[in-house]
Amino acid sequence: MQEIPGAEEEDNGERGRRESRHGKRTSSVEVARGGGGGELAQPVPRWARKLLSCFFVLRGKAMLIWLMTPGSILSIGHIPQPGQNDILLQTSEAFNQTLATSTNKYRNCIIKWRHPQFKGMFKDSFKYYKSRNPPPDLKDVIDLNGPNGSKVWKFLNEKCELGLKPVKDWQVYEFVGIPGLIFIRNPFTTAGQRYWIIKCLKDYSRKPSKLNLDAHDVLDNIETWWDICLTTNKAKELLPKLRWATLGYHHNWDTKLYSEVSKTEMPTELSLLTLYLAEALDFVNFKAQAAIINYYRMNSTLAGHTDHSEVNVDAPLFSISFGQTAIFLIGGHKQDDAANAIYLRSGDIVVMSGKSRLRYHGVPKILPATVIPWDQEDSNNNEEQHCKYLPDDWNKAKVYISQARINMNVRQVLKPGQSALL
Ligand SMILES: O=C(O)CCC(=O)C(=O)O
Ligand SMILES: [Fe+2]
Repeated sequence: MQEIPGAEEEDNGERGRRESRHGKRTSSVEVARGGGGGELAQPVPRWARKLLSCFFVLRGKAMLIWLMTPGSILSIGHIPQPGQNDILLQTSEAFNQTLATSTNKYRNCIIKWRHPQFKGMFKDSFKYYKSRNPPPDLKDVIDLNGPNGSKVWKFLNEKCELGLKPVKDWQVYEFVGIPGLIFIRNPFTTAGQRYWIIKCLKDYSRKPSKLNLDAHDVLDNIETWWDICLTTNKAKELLPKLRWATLGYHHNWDTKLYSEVSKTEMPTELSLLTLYLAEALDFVNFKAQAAIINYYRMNSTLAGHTDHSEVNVDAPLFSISFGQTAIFLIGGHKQDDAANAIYLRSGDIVVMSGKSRLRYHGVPKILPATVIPWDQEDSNNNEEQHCKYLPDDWNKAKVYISQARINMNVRQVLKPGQSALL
């Protein structure tokens, strides 16, 4: 008898979890919790205790059988509609595995398994949590900050595919004295850094991008800079030669104008990344329409300039850096204004928005990185990590980035509602 209430308690805890969520069965939790403890303390006839004992022993099995029969918990949501079957299957599998412990698999199923027919159960859960006497067991309240929170919820807005840490972990600053100059300190995961470095080297350096190398006839039409560098002995000569690539509306360095006739598709993932950043920072309706990928060697510099070619200079400009450290110089609206020097390390993002959008800026120096975030143990590197790259690509990119810096500079060109340049 002693053991049974103990076992019962443990069972209650877990079952409480399921039942309160499934509503209808909350009442049985209440009976077990309220009635069970109290009544067992009363002197009861021996035959009644035996009966109770049998009841508790059999209850686990009986419940399993009951659960699998029509009209039970599985058939409350018994509407195996297309797409729901797998969920139901997983759920019954979890039930088969164990009744007493709530596996993550099971918990996930529950979260996903919502059906209108659960309506009636809400009020039972409501009553359960509302109750003052007895107070509800809060163990079952899903707490995102709790140890299992992130196992229960799938972090849909985390955008693991984009290689970013959850927004709640970002450190976002606005430069005192330069309104609109926003700095996000490396919000990327280690895998995210690798993913974007590889994107810049392998994908953004090939057609339809335009490259500084195009004018030098060093590549024929089918050759790509990255492939040649990897497969021939031209690497030493060719690796440092790539200086920039333009995507989307291609920046014309001579006229400093964009044109409808010099425009290709923006890469989806880059558009999504900057849209995500824009939304996180409350910039509405940002559209990535042009990008410059800057490739720096250790001795490269970028002269002071303003980015004013875009018709829309009210939209923010996103400047995302990877690899070795830059000294980024940001001045005023006139070339003669004083400047501030800021370190930009791998993963750091500068957003030039509002009044800072048209300030002079440049990169007078690249310094060896003192922290190497692209090679750190990744705490976010779990099975949820969707931002994938090939290890072989990384082995090569890693060598490049040990002596280089890459900056992805993304802009909106058109005004809101404008569909083309005039
Ligand atoms: O490399 C940087 O940090 C700045 C790049 C830049 O200013 C540009 O591409 O216009
Ligand atoms: Fe710039």
